Amino acid sequence: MNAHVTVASSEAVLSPSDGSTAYMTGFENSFATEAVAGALPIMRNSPQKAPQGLYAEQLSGSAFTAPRHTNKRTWFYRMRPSVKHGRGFRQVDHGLIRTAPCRDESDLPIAQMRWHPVPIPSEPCTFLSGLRTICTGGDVYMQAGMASHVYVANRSMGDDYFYNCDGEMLLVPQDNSIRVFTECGIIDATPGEIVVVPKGMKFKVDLPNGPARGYVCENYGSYLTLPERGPIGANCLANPRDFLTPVAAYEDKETPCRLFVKALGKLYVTDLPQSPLDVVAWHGNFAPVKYDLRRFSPVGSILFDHPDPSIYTVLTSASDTPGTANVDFVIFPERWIVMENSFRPPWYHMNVMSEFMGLIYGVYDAKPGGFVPGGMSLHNALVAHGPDAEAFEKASNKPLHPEKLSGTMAFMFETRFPLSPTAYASSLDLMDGAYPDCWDTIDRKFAPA
Ligand SMILES: O=C(O)Cc1cc(O)ccc1O
Ligand SMILES: [Fe+2]
Repeated sequence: MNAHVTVASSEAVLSPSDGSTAYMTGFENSFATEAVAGALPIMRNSPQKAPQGLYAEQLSGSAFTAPRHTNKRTWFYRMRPSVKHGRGFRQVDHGLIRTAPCRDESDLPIAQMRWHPVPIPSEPCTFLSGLRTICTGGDVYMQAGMASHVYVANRSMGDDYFYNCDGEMLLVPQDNSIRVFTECGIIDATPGEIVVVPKGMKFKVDLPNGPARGYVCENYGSYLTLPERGPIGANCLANPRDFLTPVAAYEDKETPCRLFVKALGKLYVTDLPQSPLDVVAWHGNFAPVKYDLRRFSPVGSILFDHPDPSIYTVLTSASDTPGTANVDFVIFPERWIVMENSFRPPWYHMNVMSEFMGLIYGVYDAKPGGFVPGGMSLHNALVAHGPDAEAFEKASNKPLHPEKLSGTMAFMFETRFPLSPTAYASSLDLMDGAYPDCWDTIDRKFAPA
């Protein structure tokens, strides 16, 4: 098996020193890249004969007639068309993967919920077989909503491949790096970076450095895009030039493989005599992307009060209601905190949106205890929450000098849809049953004379 990576044009291409992967910069750009010189046809998408005996194939990400700014499609020039890797599927057990609607698996009463990090099992598991759903919301049949998953893996997918008809997948590595080999090329990602794999795109996840864990937001709704900046202006937050899309790369592998597909919550597999990652050249704007969250330029409150966390939105998936996201991907990165005469951590609140949170590394200021890297919390629609007692006492009493929150990266998948925990997530050994106790010592202080 060989992985071929050649860069067509050196313009706007980043080549890391180990030469393993190379990327083109920009968000939602139209890219053109070939792993073999001359594989990309000039001018025509579909010449009578595509170059070098390749087959031309279009993967659409939007309706043909979608407005130009949301119209997405990519042209592949590949060794075999996808019909040669897309037949003979049989349904298989979907393990711990769940898809909305999935509302009746858990009897847990309405509550603040928190989970310990999912341990990486000792028995063999790949990104796909180790994928487990924590909660789901919305309805995949309506192309609305999302699921929060965790992956735990100790084996590369190797000869197994996957594509998801139900939504795009935002991967958030938390423990160790992953290599995501897609039809468009190879992305290496380490904790602190994210990867978005488009809906319908074939890929596999390998583990170059051993066992790995991370979070996944599966988005059934409109594609994640950069939020409007409003009065912030033309710069800051996530800047388009920091998004990286891989140059073309393919596997020349004519040995048995398996292709898994998730469609409307069911998992299917087919056996293939070759790798489906056989795209030698491609052009288009429907492509995977990676982004280093440490490149996010936070804009915050610089005199008083704690602003709404929406200012830290990295990517957003709109719903049909303006300003009410299908899902927002929000981070809490390293930043200076300078607000005067203010309670600086998040305030106590009841939020009409639902909040699934994870911690990639460091300490989250509202929860100095109990919320550990790899852990998760869920504060569903209108479930009261806020700083734990320790955070409240400290933030109410400490002298307010400018302070840097260093070495921290928490995130939130915030959605308009109430999130239903799965049966797996409701298992008691994974849940932190003591979580609500973190507010126990908060007591009445009001004592009118
Ligand atoms: O609950 C949380 O910790 C997330 C959050 C952070 C914040 O700064 C304001 C509101 C909010 O829901
Ligand atoms: Fe919250």
